[in-house]
Amino acid sequence: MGIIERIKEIEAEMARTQKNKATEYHLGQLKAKIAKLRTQLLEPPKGSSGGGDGFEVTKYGHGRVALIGFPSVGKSTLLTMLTGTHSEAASYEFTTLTCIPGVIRYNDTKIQLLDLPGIIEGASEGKGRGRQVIAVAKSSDLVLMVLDASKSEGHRQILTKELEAVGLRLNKRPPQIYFKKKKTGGISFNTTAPLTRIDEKLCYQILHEYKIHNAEVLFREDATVDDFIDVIEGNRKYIKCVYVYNKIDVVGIDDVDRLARQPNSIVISCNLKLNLDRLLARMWEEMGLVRVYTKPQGQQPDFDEPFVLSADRGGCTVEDFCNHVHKTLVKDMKYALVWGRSARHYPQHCGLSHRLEDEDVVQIVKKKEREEGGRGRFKTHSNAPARIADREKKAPLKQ
Ligand SMILES: Nc1nc2c(ncn2[C@@H]2O[C@H](COP(=O)(O)OP(=O)(O)OP(=O)(O)O)[C@@H](O)[C@H]2O)c(=O)[nH]1
Ligand SMILES: [K+]
Ligand SMILES: [Mg+2]
Repeated sequence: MGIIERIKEIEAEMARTQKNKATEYHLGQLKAKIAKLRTQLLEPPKGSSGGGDGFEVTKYGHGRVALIGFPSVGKSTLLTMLTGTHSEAASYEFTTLTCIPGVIRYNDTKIQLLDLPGIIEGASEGKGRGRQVIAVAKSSDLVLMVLDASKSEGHRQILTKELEAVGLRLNKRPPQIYFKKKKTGGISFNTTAPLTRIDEKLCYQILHEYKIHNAEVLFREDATVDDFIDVIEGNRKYIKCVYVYNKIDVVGIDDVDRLARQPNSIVISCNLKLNLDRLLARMWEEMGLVRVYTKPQGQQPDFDEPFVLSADRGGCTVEDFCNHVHKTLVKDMKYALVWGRSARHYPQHCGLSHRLEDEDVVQIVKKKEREEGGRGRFKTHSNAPARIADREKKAPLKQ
């Protein structure tokens, strides 16, 4: 029996099983079994170099956004409108067959937008180009799930399920569970919050399913069985997602209003160029990019080209900024002068751990000795042994 059939069989068993206190442990175990099988499914087939087929696009710019959606919802039309890069659009399904990159220039930053083939139910199991498309989604900083406003609202759930099946978690933060495998010592289980959705016994059973007999587990929140499995699997990717309802030109105003009120959603029409600026603003906001302008001593800040940091990826402290500018800067810095949102007063003297905010201006003040010519000083220093030897001759240091 193949992996997919085994998953289907367990899913059927779960559907047959009534949910109650008595079956809770059994259901938890089945969930762990499915998670393990799905992980197996994600391993690249033996002998394949992985990828290929025009899906490997080099990362470019300050962030990557993937367009994910059913066929013919308008992904390619949207890419063409937002980036100016042409991507073939047509009324038939699966017009796009590979990954087509474009670049959005917004707020002095460059964001890579990726058009992708449409995906369908079963994508996570390899239907169509599902697996490749989802791999690209995983490599992104933000997913724009494009939906056809005139089609079934169930599409959103179907796609979310497909993405979840391969370990993507949309608009969620990682569970607050500490988990560490050990070599010996058995399982140590602790909680700092009351647990209502999982208990110690169920945790042990799930760990048993994974053949883990030595580990440290600490629940810091009222997490679920699924959360715990996610933490054990460890390969989950937490990504933000904006649901983009396109083609609102063909639905009534009541529907538009309802869709616009869904969480994390925005309604647009490519045909009427409706709300596209709002979409860009929303995308920018979700990316959480932090532009930092440098100010050389005694000069105006350089407002032409910001250094672009990200709170989610790589961090946005003064130290992160220094590492962005030059690899030795952290070592040379005495303190930073900061103007802008993150500063309490202008300029604020800050250390390496200070968190910068979008559009801050930073001047790095270096350590005095380096400023006065590190090299010269170093040369003198290297002569020291000879000088000491000289002095020793004239008047011995130790009598
Ligand atoms: N009415 C309406 N039609 C649109 C809109 N945007 C795109 N379309 C049409 O929808 C059809 C599909 O557009 P595509 O851009 O090819 O869709 P896609 O999602 O890239 O499709 P695949 O690559 O096949 O997955 C085309 O006929 C577009 O002209 C819109 O805002 N309103
Ligand atoms: K199409
Ligand atoms: Mg397309």
